[in-house]
Amino acid sequence: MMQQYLRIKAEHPDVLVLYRMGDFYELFYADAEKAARLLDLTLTRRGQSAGQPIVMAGVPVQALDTYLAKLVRLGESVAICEQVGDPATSKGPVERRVERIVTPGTRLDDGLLDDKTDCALLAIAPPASKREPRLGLAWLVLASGALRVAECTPDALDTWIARIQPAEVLWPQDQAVPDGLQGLPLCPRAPWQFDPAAGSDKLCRQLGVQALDAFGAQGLARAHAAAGALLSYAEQTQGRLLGHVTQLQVEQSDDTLLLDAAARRNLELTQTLRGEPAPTLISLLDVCQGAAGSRLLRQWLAAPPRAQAVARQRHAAIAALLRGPWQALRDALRGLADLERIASRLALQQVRPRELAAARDTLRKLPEIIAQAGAFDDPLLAAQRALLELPSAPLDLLQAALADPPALNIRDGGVIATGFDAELDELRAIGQDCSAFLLEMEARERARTGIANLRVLYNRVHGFAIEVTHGQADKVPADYRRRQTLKGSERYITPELKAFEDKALSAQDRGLARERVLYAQLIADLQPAVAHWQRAARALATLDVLTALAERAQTWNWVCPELSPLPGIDIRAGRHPVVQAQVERFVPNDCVLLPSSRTQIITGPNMGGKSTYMRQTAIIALLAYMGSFVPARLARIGPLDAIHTRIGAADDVAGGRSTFMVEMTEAAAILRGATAQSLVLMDEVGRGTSTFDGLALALAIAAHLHERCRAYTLFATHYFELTDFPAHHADSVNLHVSAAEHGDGIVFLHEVQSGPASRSYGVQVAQLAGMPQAVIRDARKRLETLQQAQAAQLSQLDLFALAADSGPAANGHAAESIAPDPLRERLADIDPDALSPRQALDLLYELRRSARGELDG
Ligand SMILES: Nc1ncnc2c1ncn2[C@@H]1O[C@H](COP(=O)(O)OP(=O)(O)OP(=O)(O)O)[C@@H](O)[C@H]1O
Repeated sequence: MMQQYLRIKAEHPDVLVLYRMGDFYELFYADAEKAARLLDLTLTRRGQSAGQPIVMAGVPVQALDTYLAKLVRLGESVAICEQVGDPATSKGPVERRVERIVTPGTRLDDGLLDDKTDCALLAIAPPASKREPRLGLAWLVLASGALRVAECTPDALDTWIARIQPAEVLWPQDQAVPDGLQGLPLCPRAPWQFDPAAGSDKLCRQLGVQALDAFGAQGLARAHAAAGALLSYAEQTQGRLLGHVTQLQVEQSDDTLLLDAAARRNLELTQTLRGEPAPTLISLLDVCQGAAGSRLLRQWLAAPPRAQAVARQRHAAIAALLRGPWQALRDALRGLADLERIASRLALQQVRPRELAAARDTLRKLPEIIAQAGAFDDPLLAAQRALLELPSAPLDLLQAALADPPALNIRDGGVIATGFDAELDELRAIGQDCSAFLLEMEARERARTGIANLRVLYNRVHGFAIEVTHGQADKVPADYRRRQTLKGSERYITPELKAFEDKALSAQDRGLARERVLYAQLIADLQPAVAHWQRAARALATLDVLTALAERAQTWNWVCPELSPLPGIDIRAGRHPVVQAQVERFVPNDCVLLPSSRTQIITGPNMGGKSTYMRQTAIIALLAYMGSFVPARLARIGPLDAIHTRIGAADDVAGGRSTFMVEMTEAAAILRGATAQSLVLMDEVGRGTSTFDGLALALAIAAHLHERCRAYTLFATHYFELTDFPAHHADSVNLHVSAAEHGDGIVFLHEVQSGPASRSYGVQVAQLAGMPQAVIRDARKRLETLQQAQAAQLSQLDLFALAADSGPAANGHAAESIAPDPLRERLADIDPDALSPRQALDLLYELRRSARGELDG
């Protein structure tokens, strides 16, 4: 047996091997030690192999799912080795085989998967050469069969990873791991697995096509390389072909609104900054009735299409729903099975009886959903309705074949319905005759023996027996043979009862075997339904998401946004949906970003609402592009290619980067990527370093975004000096969040108004935060001194003269020296002896005007 084990283990050196032995899965040697540590199992030593005691640990068969879930959550992969031979007929150890390998990215069991998020397996093929630095990506959600490929530059890898959020990443083992993959569950694979030609062949075979043109995937050699490695690995883990993977989607980075990792984090789309699941945008949006709807909603939010037509169709569908009886449709969608995952498990022959029963019940409800969806006149809704029209054969088969409800597990029987198979019915009838026989025999034996309390009974472990209390034991006839002695009674068997037992037990065994055959046949017969169920599942999820968005729109009074071909963002009375749900009274604000007012410098006190205003603008744009209604009175949004954010400060100590380094890295990435169609949120850039460095950087960054990227930029800052920006840069404006002083304190009004803030209120906010009075008093005094000193300093340092010089640099010409200062030149030209007192006074006025930047006259 150990030889058999070692042979199997040699084939799976990198995963934990669970080796089936009777009612346990055993682990040996290093696997046992690791599992004992991770799962808190007891290690035992038994026998010897090669002169050494065998270290082992085991988990009971019934508890497999719980232990698997734990291991996979810890990032481990597990090979499950089953007994496939018949112990009764085997010579030597029973034949065993690894039936499947459970890995973080190829989980399929219900208990191992989160029902509301997709679990993706990603393979990455590194660039083939330095001259052509393109990476190939291929990823698969095994539980839905969705297969996608893309190619990208190494720079863009982080953004793709943030979007795909893979549960496991395949990477060639001979290549250095890029920064972006650190911290992900990596599975190193042999380099030859990433062969482009073999990958392309494999894809063609998987999709049943001669060439990949049909999917627009021709010529993507790096993606083919990744797909080859991905499919081989997924097949290997399942121990079979992936019959449900029949479609391929090629993704381009410019297909969707780009949301980098920082933007996803900062906008708190699916996780708060503290890493909690609520309150977030998704926790507010997700009122879907089913898990498949929740997953689709997350997909829509993760990758809003840049093409406005897609979102417009969804807007139209939500509008149509809201004009009709959408609640009835929503009610009809409640309590449906997760048809998408059931279809995948059906294709991979891992479907359980209860899942098929759930699918059957859901299929039965489709006519009602089709009828409800028919109440709306809308192309997108009509398309979903059409996808729900399924051939009736699979449902008929399920209704005939499956018991209602079926037993949990096929090995216990009770899964196939009575009347479906004559042979099974006959075998079962013998079992059912049992109780009648037992009663009849009991009466007969009581009469024969005169023992009034004699019982004939059946017990799963010990089989059939005649039970007689000790007091009556002397009355039992000679043909009774003792089988078992209990505390108060004796149990006997007779030749007649033994003969019956043999017949009944063999009928039971044969019945169970027959059920297994019938169930396997049922799964085979249902295979043609996989594709239909996948389509219907998608349609149900789409209806679920659309009705959930309709519900949100109605509950929160959202409006249909207008996606426009004209540039700009015009939001009236916009709200931040998540903050609004938290506060008593939310103050709506407008936001107008046009090419002629594309940079907003936003000032105002801490806690005044700057971040909220900026985030709500991004969230409204994002909601509009994913196809939802938006929290505003009116919203018109032009073409957008990306949302970038640089908000807040987070240390990345683990990654070896300081707060300021993180800030500058993110800002640099934004400056490289932002275009005239990007929305950029910059919150307090530069605050992580000394005042002058920070101010200078903030200014230079704002100028670059404005002049060079020409992006729509919301730039919140506590540097008042930046409020001079609009005076030196056309098409930019000052805004401030309002606050009112109230005695020594401050009241936040949260209104965004034009013009710069008049002053900052840091000390007042600190007071609100409960800072000791003595510190507040001290801070006030120090503030005064600092302000006086700074005024003196700044009068010598004309920042905007420098900023203005960066203008030509921004247009591509490096400004190498500081340009001549007109004021200095004018001063140098003056001949004081030639001036009359009156001329000197006029000149002084003129110089002051010039210093203030006012126009002459
Ligand atoms: N428009 C609004 N209506 C009502 N409450 C608001 C509004 N905007 C913000 N708030 C409240 O004020 C709090 C602080 O807002 P926010 O974080 O946007 O301030 P901030 O100006 O960015 O502050 P800081 O400069 O300290 O980062 C929010 O958590 C919210 O409770």
